Amino acid sequence: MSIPSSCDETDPEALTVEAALARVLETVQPLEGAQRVDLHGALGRVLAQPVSAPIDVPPHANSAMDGYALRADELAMGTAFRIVGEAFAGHPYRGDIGPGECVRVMTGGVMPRDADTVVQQEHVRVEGERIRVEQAPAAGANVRQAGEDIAAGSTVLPAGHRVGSAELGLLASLGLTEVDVRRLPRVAYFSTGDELRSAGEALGEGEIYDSNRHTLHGLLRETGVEATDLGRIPDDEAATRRVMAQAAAQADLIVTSGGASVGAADHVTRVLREHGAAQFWKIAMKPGRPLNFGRVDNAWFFGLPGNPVAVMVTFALFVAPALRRLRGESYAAPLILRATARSALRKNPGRTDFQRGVLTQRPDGTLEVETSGLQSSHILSGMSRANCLIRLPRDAGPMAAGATVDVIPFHALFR
Ligand SMILES: Nc1nc2c(c(=O)[nH]1)N[C@H]1C(S)=C(S)[C@@H](COP(=O)(O)OP(=O)(O)OC[C@H]3O[C@@H](n4cnc5c(N)ncnc54)[C@H](O)[C@@H]3O)O[C@H]1N2
Ligand code: MOO
Repeated sequence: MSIPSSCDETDPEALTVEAALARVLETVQPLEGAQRVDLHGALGRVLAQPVSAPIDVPPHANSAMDGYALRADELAMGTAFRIVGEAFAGHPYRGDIGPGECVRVMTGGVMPRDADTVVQQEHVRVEGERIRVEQAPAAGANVRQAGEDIAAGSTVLPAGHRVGSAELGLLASLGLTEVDVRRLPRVAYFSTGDELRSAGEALGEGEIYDSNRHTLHGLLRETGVEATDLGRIPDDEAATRRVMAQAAAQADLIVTSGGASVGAADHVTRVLREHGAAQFWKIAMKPGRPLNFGRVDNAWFFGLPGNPVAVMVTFALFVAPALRRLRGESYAAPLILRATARSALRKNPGRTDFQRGVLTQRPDGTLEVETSGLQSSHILSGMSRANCLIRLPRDAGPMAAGATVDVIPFHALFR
């Protein structure tokens, strides 16, 4: 049954997305514990301490061009210089440079001590042992100063910074072989539902394959945590209680899918109530209205709704920021772009919509977006066609073609 576009879904008890995220971020605190890892082991990890530079980078003034090093105060159009030596990268010239003299220098070669400027070789004429400058550069040109990239003693990377490829190179350029990083969060996850079977098994009547556990595997892997798959459990209170206790004993954070709402078979909600520390939230968003959040013993808990798209959206909006907080990373709101809707967008007031979109760039550089097809929260194929979420404001109704809308590229969300 389709909902008429005039339908208002406003629920005065529902939390806004912003309020729910704020609650998550103010409750979840970074995990204690750091470890020293070698450089490559630091990839994807979060620095536990600021890194300060033990040396200047570059460590010495050097040439940015293949050419001739000389003194700028001697430079004028047509001036001739005698070549008195060579400085190759890794092989400095150790002599002096007298008046009217220059040194042949290669890119990366150390600047001879008396020189302050490099004339690139295309701008001179070589006449045997001498050069004649045909095009004079500005004083100091083509020289990379010592410490110009990083000054010795300065803070290069703050604590809480996540190490990527640029950081690996940066740390190596300082000669560092090890860094202190935060402990990885341990995450345990499981699916719930009597209807679930695993890929490879035959489907009985009314059964479906468990896709959420595999989506969660991918999401957790991409987020960079230590993840343990506890399988799928039936809609059974005793089984839910047993696996929940097992998860709490081994994880810093538990993620479940399904059984999040108020149905007769929603045992997750019931087991959580016994533990007392998790709350059931209705969030004014679509997809992903029901969410359980809180503690199970010493672990954080996110009970995501069962619908596959709701799993991905609530993971991106709430679980991923919580994991970043746990691993000590500073929170940065995802990049939000503005794009023109190619066609009209269905929307009812009352919930913030996160529709699945395909974002493209027109030849003039402006952005346009259209939905990736059906928008129900079980349409996982649409998630795979999409490259962004289209965020439509809670109180908005239908959007006309040509409207400007917020879009959040996936690469800003799933990381
Ligand atoms: N009376 C109401 N009914 C529902 C409401 C509501 O507010 N009142 N909310 C709807 C919304 S929104 C969602 S989302 C779902 C959430 O319900 P649950 O979290 O209890 O999820 P389930 O009922 O267990 O499953 C929902 C749906 O997803 C399928 N599913 C579950 N697990 C998996 C899995 N691992 N892999 C693939 N698919 C899975 C399941 O078969 C159901 O079709 O409730 C609405 N109802
Ligand atoms: O909002 Mo539910 O979360 O329809 O998928």
